[in-house]
Amino acid sequence: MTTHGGGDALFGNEDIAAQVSPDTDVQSAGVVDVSAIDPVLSDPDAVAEVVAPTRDIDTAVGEALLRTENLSVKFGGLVALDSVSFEIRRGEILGLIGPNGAGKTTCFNAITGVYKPSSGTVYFDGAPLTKTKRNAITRLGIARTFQNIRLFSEMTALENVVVGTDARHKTSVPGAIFRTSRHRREERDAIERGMALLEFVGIAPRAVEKAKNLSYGDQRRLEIARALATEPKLLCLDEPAAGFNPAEKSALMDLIRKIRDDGFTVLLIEHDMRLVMGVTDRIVVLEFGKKIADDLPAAIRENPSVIAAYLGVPDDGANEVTGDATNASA
Ligand SMILES: Nc1ncnc2c1ncn2[C@@H]1O[C@H](COP(=O)(O)OP(=O)(O)OP(=O)(O)O)[C@@H](O)[C@H]1O
Repeated sequence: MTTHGGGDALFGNEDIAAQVSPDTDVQSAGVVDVSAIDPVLSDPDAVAEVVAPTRDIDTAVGEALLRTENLSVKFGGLVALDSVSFEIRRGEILGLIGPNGAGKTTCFNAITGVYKPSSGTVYFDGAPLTKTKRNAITRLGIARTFQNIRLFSEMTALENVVVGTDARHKTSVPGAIFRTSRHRREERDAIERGMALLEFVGIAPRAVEKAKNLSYGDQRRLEIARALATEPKLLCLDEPAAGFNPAEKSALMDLIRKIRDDGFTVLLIEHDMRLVMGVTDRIVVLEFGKKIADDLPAAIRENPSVIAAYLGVPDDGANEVTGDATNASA
Protein backbone atom coordinates (compact mmCIF):
# COMPACT_ATOMS: atom_id res chain seq x y z
CA MET A 1 0.00 0.00 0.00
CA THR A 2 1.23 3.50 -0.73
CA THR A 3 -0.25 6.09 1.56
CA HIS A 4 0.74 9.71 1.37
CA GLY A 5 2.19 11.41 4.37
CA GLY A 6 -0.26 13.03 6.71
CA GLY A 7 0.61 16.68 7.20
CA ASP A 8 -1.59 18.71 9.51
CA ALA A 9 -5.02 17.30 10.17
CA LEU A 10 -7.88 19.28 8.72
CA PHE A 11 -9.67 19.52 12.04
CA GLY A 12 -8.54 19.03 15.57
CA ASN A 13 -9.85 15.71 16.77
CA GLU A 14 -11.86 17.65 19.33
CA ASP A 15 -13.69 19.44 16.51
CA ILE A 16 -14.73 16.18 14.95
CA ALA A 17 -15.50 14.61 18.30
CA ALA A 18 -17.70 17.57 19.17
CA GLN A 19 -19.61 17.39 15.93
CA VAL A 20 -19.85 13.74 15.04
CA SER A 21 -18.75 11.49 17.85
CA PRO A 22 -19.39 12.97 21.25
CA ASP A 23 -19.04 9.64 23.03
CA THR A 24 -15.97 8.39 21.26
CA ASP A 25 -12.45 8.47 22.61
CA VAL A 26 -10.68 9.72 19.50
CA GLN A 27 -7.20 8.84 20.73
CA SER A 28 -8.04 5.17 20.89
CA ALA A 29 -10.28 5.51 17.81
CA GLY A 30 -12.56 2.49 18.00
CA VAL A 31 -16.04 2.18 16.62
CA VAL A 32 -18.42 5.11 16.24
CA ASP A 33 -22.09 4.59 17.07
CA VAL A 34 -23.36 5.97 13.78
CA SER A 35 -27.06 6.23 14.59
CA ALA A 36 -26.29 8.09 17.82
CA ILE A 37 -24.41 10.76 15.84
CA ASP A 38 -27.17 11.43 13.36
CA PRO A 39 -30.38 9.40 12.97
CA VAL A 40 -30.29 10.20 9.23
CA LEU A 41 -27.33 7.83 8.92
CA SER A 42 -29.58 4.87 9.78
CA ASP A 43 -31.82 5.59 6.79
CA PRO A 44 -30.20 4.33 3.55
CA ASP A 45 -32.47 6.48 1.36
CA ALA A 46 -31.61 9.62 3.30
CA VAL A 47 -27.91 8.77 3.12
CA ALA A 48 -28.16 8.23 -0.64
CA GLU A 49 -29.88 11.60 -0.95
CA VAL A 50 -27.01 13.37 0.83
CA VAL A 51 -24.37 11.49 -1.17
CA ALA A 52 -25.83 12.39 -4.58
CA PRO A 53 -27.89 15.55 -4.22
CA THR A 54 -28.11 16.16 -7.96
CA ARG A 55 -29.40 13.13 -9.78
CA ASP A 56 -29.19 14.37 -13.35
CA ILE A 57 -29.15 10.85 -14.79
CA ASP A 58 -32.89 10.59 -14.19
CA THR A 59 -33.49 12.84 -17.13
CA ALA A 60 -30.48 12.01 -19.26
CA VAL A 61 -29.79 8.27 -19.08
CA GLY A 62 -28.06 7.06 -22.22
CA GLU A 63 -26.62 10.36 -23.50
CA ALA A 64 -22.84 10.48 -23.85
CA LEU A 65 -21.31 11.98 -20.72
CA LEU A 66 -17.72 11.51 -21.88
CA ARG A 67 -16.39 10.87 -25.35
CA THR A 68 -12.84 10.28 -26.52
CA GLU A 69 -12.11 11.08 -30.13
CA ASN A 70 -9.02 9.52 -31.71
CA LEU A 71 -7.21 9.81 -28.39
CA SER A 72 -3.49 9.02 -28.58
CA VAL A 73 -0.78 9.13 -25.93
CA LYS A 74 2.89 8.55 -26.76
CA PHE A 75 5.82 7.99 -24.44
CA GLY A 76 8.85 8.69 -26.61
CA GLY A 77 8.59 6.11 -29.37
CA LEU A 78 5.96 4.02 -27.57
CA VAL A 79 2.34 4.55 -28.60
CA ALA A 80 0.55 3.66 -25.36
CA LEU A 81 -2.84 4.76 -26.67
CA ASP A 82 -3.46 4.70 -30.39
CA SER A 83 -6.36 6.77 -31.76
CA VAL A 84 -8.95 5.40 -29.34
CA SER A 85 -12.56 6.56 -29.62
CA PHE A 86 -15.36 5.51 -27.29
CA GLU A 87 -18.09 7.04 -25.18
CA ILE A 88 -19.38 6.66 -21.67
CA ARG A 89 -23.12 7.15 -21.42
CA ARG A 90 -24.81 8.79 -18.47
CA GLY A 91 -25.93 6.30 -15.87
CA GLU A 92 -23.96 3.33 -17.13
CA ILE A 93 -21.11 1.30 -15.70
CA LEU A 94 -18.54 1.01 -18.48
CA GLY A 95 -15.75 -1.53 -18.16
CA LEU A 96 -12.33 -0.76 -19.68
CA ILE A 97 -10.38 -3.98 -19.97
CA GLY A 98 -7.36 -5.39 -21.77
CA PRO A 99 -4.21 -7.38 -21.02
CA ASN A 100 -1.34 -5.92 -19.02
CA GLY A 101 0.18 -2.92 -20.78
CA ALA A 102 -2.83 -2.49 -23.10
CA GLY A 103 -3.18 1.21 -22.24
CA LYS A 104 -6.04 1.24 -19.73
CA THR A 105 -4.35 3.35 -17.05
CA THR A 106 -2.89 5.63 -19.72
CA CYS A 107 -6.42 6.17 -21.00
CA PHE A 108 -7.59 6.98 -17.43
CA ASN A 109 -4.70 9.38 -17.04
CA ALA A 110 -5.51 11.13 -20.30
CA ILE A 111 -9.17 11.47 -19.30
CA THR A 112 -8.37 12.82 -15.82
CA GLY A 113 -5.73 15.28 -17.01
CA VAL A 114 -2.67 13.47 -15.64
CA TYR A 115 -1.29 13.02 -19.17
CA LYS A 116 -1.71 15.44 -22.03
CA PRO A 117 -2.82 13.52 -25.12
CA SER A 118 -0.40 13.51 -28.07
CA SER A 119 -3.44 13.93 -30.28
CA GLY A 120 -7.18 13.54 -30.15
CA THR A 121 -9.73 15.03 -27.76
CA VAL A 122 -11.68 14.12 -24.66
CA TYR A 123 -15.15 15.67 -24.51
CA PHE A 124 -16.89 15.81 -21.14
CA ASP A 125 -20.46 17.00 -20.77
CA GLY A 126 -20.28 18.30 -24.31
CA ALA A 127 -17.12 20.41 -23.96
CA PRO A 128 -13.51 19.54 -24.90
CA LEU A 129 -11.08 19.10 -22.00
CA THR A 130 -8.10 20.00 -24.16
CA LYS A 131 -6.69 22.81 -22.05
CA THR A 132 -8.40 21.95 -18.80
CA LYS A 133 -6.09 21.47 -15.79
CA ARG A 134 -6.42 18.52 -13.42
CA ASN A 135 -8.12 20.45 -10.60
CA ALA A 136 -10.54 22.00 -13.04
CA ILE A 137 -11.36 18.53 -14.43
CA THR A 138 -12.20 17.41 -10.89
CA ARG A 139 -14.45 20.46 -10.49
CA LEU A 140 -16.14 19.71 -13.80
CA GLY A 141 -17.11 16.34 -12.35
CA ILE A 142 -14.54 13.59 -12.99
CA ALA A 143 -13.16 11.77 -9.95
CA ARG A 144 -10.91 8.74 -9.74
CA THR A 145 -9.32 6.19 -7.47
CA PHE A 146 -5.85 4.79 -8.02
CA GLN A 147 -4.43 1.29 -8.55
CA ASN A 148 -2.20 1.91 -5.53
CA ILE A 149 -4.18 3.30 -2.63
CA ARG A 150 -3.40 6.98 -2.01
CA LEU A 151 -4.78 8.12 1.31
CA PHE A 152 -3.55 10.56 3.93
CA SER A 153 -2.39 7.87 6.31
CA GLU A 154 -2.23 10.00 9.47
CA MET A 155 -5.66 11.53 8.90
CA THR A 156 -8.85 9.87 10.07
CA ALA A 157 -11.24 8.28 7.59
CA LEU A 158 -13.59 11.24 8.00
CA GLU A 159 -10.81 13.79 7.41
CA ASN A 160 -9.77 11.97 4.24
CA VAL A 161 -13.30 12.30 2.90
CA VAL A 162 -13.69 15.91 4.01
CA VAL A 163 -10.55 16.75 2.02
CA GLY A 164 -12.44 15.55 -1.06
CA THR A 165 -15.29 17.96 -0.42
CA ASP A 166 -12.83 20.87 -0.65
CA ALA A 167 -13.11 20.74 -4.44
CA ARG A 168 -16.60 22.26 -4.07
CA HIS A 169 -15.89 24.79 -1.34
CA LYS A 170 -16.31 28.48 -2.07
CA THR A 171 -14.62 29.89 1.04
CA SER A 172 -11.55 32.00 0.28
CA VAL A 173 -8.26 31.51 2.13
CA PRO A 174 -8.91 34.61 4.31
CA GLY A 175 -12.39 33.22 4.97
CA ALA A 176 -10.86 29.99 6.25
CA ILE A 177 -8.22 31.81 8.34
CA PHE A 178 -10.78 34.09 10.01
CA ARG A 179 -13.35 31.28 10.21
CA THR A 180 -16.16 33.29 8.67
CA SER A 181 -19.73 32.02 9.09
CA ARG A 182 -19.67 30.74 5.51
CA HIS A 183 -16.49 28.80 6.26
CA ARG A 184 -17.98 27.30 9.43
CA ARG A 185 -21.16 26.34 7.57
CA GLU A 186 -19.16 24.70 4.78
CA GLU A 187 -17.07 22.87 7.36
CA ARG A 188 -20.17 21.58 9.15
CA ASP A 189 -21.80 20.54 5.87
CA ALA A 190 -18.58 18.80 4.82
CA ILE A 191 -18.53 16.77 8.03
CA GLU A 192 -22.19 15.80 7.66
CA ARG A 193 -21.68 14.85 4.05
CA GLY A 194 -18.45 13.05 4.94
CA MET A 195 -20.26 10.90 7.48
CA ALA A 196 -23.00 10.13 4.95
CA LEU A 197 -20.35 9.10 2.41
CA LEU A 198 -18.63 6.83 4.92
CA GLU A 199 -21.98 5.27 5.74
CA PHE A 200 -22.73 4.91 2.02
CA VAL A 201 -19.55 2.90 1.40
CA GLY A 202 -20.04 0.95 4.62
CA ILE A 203 -17.30 2.24 6.94
CA ALA A 204 -18.99 4.98 9.01
CA PRO A 205 -18.28 3.17 12.30
CA ARG A 206 -14.58 3.63 11.53
CA ALA A 207 -14.91 7.40 10.92
CA VAL A 208 -12.41 8.49 13.55
CA GLU A 209 -9.83 5.79 12.83
CA LYS A 210 -6.62 6.86 11.12
CA ALA A 211 -6.55 5.70 7.51
CA LYS A 212 -3.39 3.68 8.09
CA ASN A 213 -5.19 1.61 10.76
CA LEU A 214 -8.07 0.59 8.50
CA SER A 215 -8.15 -2.83 6.89
CA TYR A 216 -7.08 -2.98 3.26
CA GLY A 217 -10.67 -3.42 2.09
CA ASP A 218 -11.84 -0.46 4.16
CA GLN A 219 -9.02 1.67 2.74
CA ARG A 220 -10.28 0.89 -0.76
CA ARG A 221 -13.81 1.86 0.32
CA LEU A 222 -12.44 5.05 1.83
CA GLU A 223 -10.76 5.92 -1.48
CA ILE A 224 -14.11 5.55 -3.21
CA ALA A 225 -15.84 7.70 -0.57
CA ARG A 226 -13.20 10.40 -1.00
CA ALA A 227 -13.65 10.38 -4.78
CA LEU A 228 -17.43 10.63 -4.35
CA ALA A 229 -16.92 13.56 -1.98
CA THR A 230 -15.97 15.74 -4.94
CA GLU A 231 -19.55 15.25 -6.23
CA PRO A 232 -18.44 13.77 -9.54
CA LYS A 233 -20.65 13.03 -12.49
CA LEU A 234 -18.17 10.37 -13.56
CA LEU A 235 -16.36 8.10 -11.11
CA CYS A 236 -13.29 6.31 -12.52
CA LEU A 237 -12.23 3.23 -10.55
CA ASP A 238 -8.76 1.84 -11.32
CA GLU A 239 -8.64 -1.82 -10.27
CA PRO A 240 -10.73 -1.37 -7.13
CA ALA A 241 -10.81 -5.12 -6.43
CA ALA A 242 -7.03 -5.64 -6.50
CA GLY A 243 -6.08 -7.84 -3.56
CA PHE A 244 -9.69 -8.64 -2.63
CA ASN A 245 -10.98 -12.09 -1.70
CA PRO A 246 -14.19 -13.40 -3.36
CA ALA A 247 -16.47 -12.14 -0.58
CA GLU A 248 -14.92 -8.67 -0.75
CA LYS A 249 -15.26 -8.68 -4.55
CA SER A 250 -18.91 -9.56 -4.28
CA ALA A 251 -19.48 -6.75 -1.75
CA LEU A 252 -17.61 -4.36 -4.07
CA MET A 253 -19.90 -5.30 -6.97
CA ASP A 254 -22.88 -4.40 -4.78
CA LEU A 255 -21.26 -1.07 -3.90
CA ILE A 256 -20.50 -0.21 -7.54
CA ARG A 257 -24.12 -0.94 -8.48
CA LYS A 258 -25.31 1.17 -5.56
CA ILE A 259 -23.08 4.05 -6.73
CA ARG A 260 -24.57 3.87 -10.21
CA ASP A 261 -28.11 3.58 -8.86
CA ASP A 262 -27.47 6.69 -6.78
CA GLY A 263 -26.90 8.78 -9.88
CA PHE A 264 -23.22 8.45 -10.75
CA THR A 265 -21.74 7.19 -14.01
CA VAL A 266 -18.89 4.72 -13.52
CA LEU A 267 -15.79 3.87 -15.57
CA LEU A 268 -14.16 0.71 -14.27
CA ILE A 269 -10.73 -0.76 -15.00
CA GLU A 270 -10.60 -4.23 -13.53
CA HIS A 271 -8.72 -7.45 -14.24
CA ASP A 272 -11.18 -9.73 -12.54
CA MET A 273 -13.39 -10.87 -15.39
CA ARG A 274 -16.12 -12.28 -13.19
CA LEU A 275 -16.48 -8.88 -11.54
CA VAL A 276 -16.32 -6.97 -14.84
CA MET A 277 -18.82 -9.26 -16.54
CA GLY A 278 -21.09 -9.20 -13.50
CA VAL A 279 -21.29 -5.47 -12.93
CA THR A 280 -20.78 -3.57 -16.20
CA ASP A 281 -23.39 -2.51 -18.73
CA ARG A 282 -20.89 -2.30 -21.58
CA ILE A 283 -17.21 -3.05 -22.09
CA VAL A 284 -14.44 -1.43 -24.16
CA VAL A 285 -11.42 -3.63 -24.80
CA LEU A 286 -7.91 -2.33 -25.49
CA GLU A 287 -4.94 -4.28 -26.83
CA PHE A 288 -1.55 -2.71 -27.58
CA GLY A 289 -3.13 0.73 -27.17
CA LYS A 290 -5.87 0.14 -29.73
CA LYS A 291 -9.57 -0.44 -29.17
CA ILE A 292 -10.41 -3.94 -30.36
CA ALA A 293 -13.99 -4.26 -29.09
CA ASP A 294 -16.86 -2.20 -27.66
CA ASP A 295 -19.92 -4.24 -26.78
CA LEU A 296 -22.24 -5.73 -24.19
CA PRO A 297 -20.56 -8.07 -21.67
CA ALA A 298 -22.17 -11.19 -23.12
CA ALA A 299 -20.84 -10.35 -26.59
CA ILE A 300 -17.38 -9.42 -25.28
CA ARG A 301 -17.16 -12.78 -23.52
CA GLU A 302 -17.44 -14.54 -26.85
CA ASN A 303 -15.60 -12.06 -29.07
CA PRO A 304 -12.78 -14.02 -30.79
CA SER A 305 -10.41 -10.99 -30.91
CA VAL A 306 -10.86 -10.40 -27.20
CA ILE A 307 -10.32 -14.04 -26.37
CA ALA A 308 -7.21 -14.12 -28.52
CA ALA A 309 -5.89 -10.92 -26.91
CA TYR A 310 -6.26 -12.38 -23.45
CA LEU A 311 -4.98 -15.83 -24.18
CA GLY A 312 -2.32 -14.79 -26.64
CA VAL A 313 -3.36 -17.51 -29.06
CA PRO A 314 -4.89 -17.43 -32.55
CA ASP A 315 -8.63 -16.71 -32.67
CA ASP A 316 -9.64 -20.27 -33.48
CA GLY A 317 -7.73 -21.70 -30.52
CA ALA A 318 -9.27 -19.49 -27.88
CA ASN A 319 -11.86 -20.16 -25.22
CA GLU A 320 -14.26 -17.89 -23.41
CA VAL A 321 -12.82 -14.95 -21.42
CA THR A 322 -13.28 -15.86 -17.76
CA GLY A 323 -11.61 -15.62 -14.37
CA ASP A 324 -8.79 -13.31 -13.42
CA ALA A 325 -6.92 -11.95 -16.41
CA THR A 326 -4.21 -10.17 -14.44
CA ASN A 327 -1.38 -12.13 -15.96
CA ALA A 328 -2.77 -12.57 -19.42
CA SER A 329 -0.15 -11.99 -22.06
CA ALA A 330 -0.30 -8.75 -23.98
N1 LIG B 1 4.82 7.14 -17.75
C1 LIG B 1 5.15 6.24 -18.66
N2 LIG B 1 6.32 6.32 -19.33
C2 LIG B 1 6.65 5.42 -20.28
N3 LIG B 1 5.87 4.38 -20.63
C3 LIG B 1 4.70 4.25 -19.99
C4 LIG B 1 4.27 5.16 -18.98
N4 LIG B 1 3.05 4.76 -18.53
C5 LIG B 1 2.73 3.66 -19.22
N5 LIG B 1 3.72 3.34 -20.10
C6 LIG B 1 3.69 2.24 -21.05
O1 LIG B 1 2.52 2.38 -21.81
C7 LIG B 1 1.93 1.11 -22.06
C8 LIG B 1 0.52 1.09 -21.49
O2 LIG B 1 0.62 1.10 -20.08
P1 LIG B 1 -0.66 1.18 -19.14
O3 LIG B 1 -0.15 1.25 -17.74
O4 LIG B 1 -1.56 2.23 -19.61
O5 LIG B 1 -1.33 -0.24 -19.39
P2 LIG B 1 -2.48 -0.96 -18.58
O6 LIG B 1 -3.40 -1.53 -19.58
O7 LIG B 1 -3.05 -0.03 -17.58
O8 LIG B 1 -1.66 -2.12 -17.86
P3 LIG B 1 -1.89 -2.85 -16.45
O9 LIG B 1 -3.09 -3.69 -16.63
O10 LIG B 1 -0.66 -3.67 -16.31
O11 LIG B 1 -2.04 -1.79 -15.40
C9 LIG B 1 2.85 0.09 -21.43
O12 LIG B 1 3.72 -0.40 -22.42
C10 LIG B 1 3.60 0.87 -20.39
O13 LIG B 1 4.87 0.31 -20.14
